[in-house]
Amino acid sequence: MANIPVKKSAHPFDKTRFEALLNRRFFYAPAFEIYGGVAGLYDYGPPGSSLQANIIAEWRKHFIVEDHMLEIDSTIMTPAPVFETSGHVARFADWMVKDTKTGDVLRADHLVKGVLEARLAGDREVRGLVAQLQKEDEKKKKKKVAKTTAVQLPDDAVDEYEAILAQLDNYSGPELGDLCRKHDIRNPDTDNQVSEPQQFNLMFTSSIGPTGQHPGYLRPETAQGHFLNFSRLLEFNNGRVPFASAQIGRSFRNEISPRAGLLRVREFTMAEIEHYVDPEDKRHERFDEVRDVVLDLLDRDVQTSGSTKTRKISVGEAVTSGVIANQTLGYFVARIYQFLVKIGIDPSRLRFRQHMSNEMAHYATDCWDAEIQNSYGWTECVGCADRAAYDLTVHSNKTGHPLVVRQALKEPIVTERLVAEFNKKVLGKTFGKDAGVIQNVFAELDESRLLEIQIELANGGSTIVTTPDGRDLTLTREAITIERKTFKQSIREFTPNVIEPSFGLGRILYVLLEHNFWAREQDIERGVLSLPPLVAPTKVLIVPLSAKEEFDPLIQEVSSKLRKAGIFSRVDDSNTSIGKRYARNDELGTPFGVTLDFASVQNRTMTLRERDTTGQLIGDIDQVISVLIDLVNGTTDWADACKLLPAYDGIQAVD
Ligand SMILES: Nc1ncnc2c1ncn2[C@@H]1O[C@H](COP(=O)(O)OP(=O)(O)OP(=O)(O)O)[C@@H](O)[C@H]1O
Repeated sequence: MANIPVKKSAHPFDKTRFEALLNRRFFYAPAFEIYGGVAGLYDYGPPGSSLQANIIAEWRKHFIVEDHMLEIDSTIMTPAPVFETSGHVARFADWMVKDTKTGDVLRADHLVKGVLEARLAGDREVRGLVAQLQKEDEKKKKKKVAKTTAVQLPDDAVDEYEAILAQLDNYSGPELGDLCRKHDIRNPDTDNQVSEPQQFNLMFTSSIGPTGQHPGYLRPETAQGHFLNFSRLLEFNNGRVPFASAQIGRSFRNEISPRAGLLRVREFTMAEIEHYVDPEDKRHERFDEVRDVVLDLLDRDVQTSGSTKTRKISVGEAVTSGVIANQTLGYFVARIYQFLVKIGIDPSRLRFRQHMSNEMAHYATDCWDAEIQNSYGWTECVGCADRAAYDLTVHSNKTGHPLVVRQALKEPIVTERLVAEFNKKVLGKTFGKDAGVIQNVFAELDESRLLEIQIELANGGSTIVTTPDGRDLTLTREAITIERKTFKQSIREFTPNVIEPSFGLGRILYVLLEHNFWAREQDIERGVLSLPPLVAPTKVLIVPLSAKEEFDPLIQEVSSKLRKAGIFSRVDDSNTSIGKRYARNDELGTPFGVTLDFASVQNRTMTLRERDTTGQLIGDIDQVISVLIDLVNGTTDWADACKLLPAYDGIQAVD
């Protein structure tokens, strides 16, 4: 029956056909292709651009609108001192190795991963073959096994490789070098040995202005633009935290050897949130709304034990048990999950992996990556880190500009403490230039030392202080007195902590396409992209069955009504069969099609087709449009639509 939803994938994922589809329909393609292209640079074509725009539109709604975030658009070109202060100049680097004969450059951790995974895959192949040949005699078995080029590994090597892969991100450069030597890891393209790992900074350098005096960098993330504008943003938010800033924009990283299509590129669009929170109160006021969201978590301890087994746990439980460090971090992890699933990521192939201690930036307190499984393995698509107060503190220290929150206290804090009071006249006359030195020494003294000095002055009339350069100076009661004073503090000043969800849109777009690609049993050559209406580049295809002029007013009417409802449609009045027109649009992920035939002209009826089931319904044009609007907006689904409109099993009369 046409209207019953079909199981999506009748075939295993076919990467060759998938890539051919993306290329043929120009979702994206290598940039500068006619000049030979440059690795890691891609241009998006019409469907890719629309898909990205729709993902961004939903991202804005889901994060910015929903949580009243402050959106900014800061510059890409950044003067060098900013990245010197942030630590990027010293540390934004990956480890690379060189092929000792050809000089080819490879990223060290990717090399180890690729080689060990290939060896494990080979091992599985041989073991599988041996199991299959169980019943055959030994001679035949040996012969068949000898035919494969794959190698079976000793059991302990399998365990060791798996343990290495489970914590690959935890290794330092020298440790990766040790692994290459110990396991004879070579360049797989040439079988040559590789050099010791060296650090390579991923930022593209530039210079600002004609003289070259102002070195700059293309930003590798959008975050610094948020931090440098913090005091303005805080003022915009009436001086209160928590609040978040958000930014969508381009970032640039000179990746060592980008080989995984859109997953590792040198120029990409990021969407980043910096949520500023009181370090003493990281609760989130909307946490209860996400408390019951269940996630697949892969925590630090599990990885360190050499396993990659996730566990299902609610965000509420994860935060209460301390697996996720605080409510705000938990809130964002859950919101990231909801966003990814809403746009069409398969939740069974989505996990959150906690950073291991060496992997995490030294200042971060906790960090979780949303990793999505695809044909390249598990790929980080969103990072979510608690960056503590690091960024605001370093920029504030460097520039002298306070990047702090000043909060009026409800109850002023009253404290008493001993303070040194100087008679400046006597001090100046007696000690000259050392007067300032003495005052600085006293400013550093703690309460117990001040008490000792108070007693000394009361008993003997004098005390001795030692200057930083080791001289002992005698001060009398005429120059100094120590008194207990009361202080009232009505303002609390603090540097907020920052929770940062950071999205790479190209990676999300690519895995989304993979997760939604399949082929129909009867037409394996052509693919279908089951993109949710929310993000599909075109929502409705209008298919007139005849090129006759009498169809024109109806086409105009339907497209104008859809346009007015904010629904993006396209007319396909090409000369091919209706089946081909639908198939072409299945490849583009267009979820619905409406067909105008002669009955439409006579009786104002229109058929409605759903992409995944190929089911068709029929109804009055306005009724179909009304159902369509609900379908596209997600307020109804196809099963409900089937209750509202009768099924159409007829064959349309083609002119
Ligand atoms: N070279 C790249 N190409 C495409 N997207 C990227 C690239 N580097 C980072 N991203 C995206 O930006 C997000 C945030 O960047 P982040 O600095 O956390 O990545 P990363 O840890 O450096 O990634 P990786 O370890 O894969 O290099 C990532 O989750 C990813 O989606």
